[in-house]
Amino acid sequence: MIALGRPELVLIDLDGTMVDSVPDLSYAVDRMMDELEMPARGEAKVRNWVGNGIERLVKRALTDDMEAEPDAELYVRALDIYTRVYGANNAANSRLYPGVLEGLDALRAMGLRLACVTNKAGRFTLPLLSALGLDGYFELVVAGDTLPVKKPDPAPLLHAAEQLQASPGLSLMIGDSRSDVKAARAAGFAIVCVSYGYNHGEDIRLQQPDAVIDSLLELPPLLSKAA
Ligand SMILES: O=C(O)COP(=O)(O)O
Ligand SMILES: [Mg+2]
Repeated sequence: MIALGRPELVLIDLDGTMVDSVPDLSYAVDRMMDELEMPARGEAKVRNWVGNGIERLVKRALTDDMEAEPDAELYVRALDIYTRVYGANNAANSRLYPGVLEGLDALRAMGLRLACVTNKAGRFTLPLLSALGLDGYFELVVAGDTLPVKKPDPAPLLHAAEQLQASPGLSLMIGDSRSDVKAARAAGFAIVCVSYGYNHGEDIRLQQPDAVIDSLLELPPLLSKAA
């Protein structure tokens, strides 16, 4: 594994990196499908659909397809139901992955600056961070609707770097999906991925991040060695 050196800023993704949120996401998807009198999709499919924000998740559920566009009226009804159900249940069964709190504590003890960059909409992100005890760790949260574009666009990462006055070329993104890798590469960040998250059913190693870790606890040694 390569040594990355000490970054000026560490950005951390939420779903699939810090939090296993699929139980609550798939509950909301299936309640939505039930209200629309459409078939349930189940956790396994939802796991492969997460990562591009709620709008795309709802479209994938309605069409049972990664890229297809549903009927416009049906989509508006569905998004409304999804927002209501997920808003009321978004921390019910979501859990931190092993090593997340300890890893964040270790990064904080190293004096590293941390921010969260997620494609999850802000109205769900902030309550989830606080329900899981994560809200005190981050200087900044860039949610999926903070800017007009989401990852894999580099803008959310560049926005965080600018807000926190860090150089992208000396900053690190930690994520679980190809959107995180693409955004980091386009922004000039280093990228470390967790092996356990959601990457649309594909091994994240195929995206060739700078390193792949099995727990956030593997980060401190990786970042304390000389670059
Ligand atoms: O797609 C989402 O809603 C969230 O995804 P992310 O936290 O992995 O960016
Ligand atoms: Mg993710």
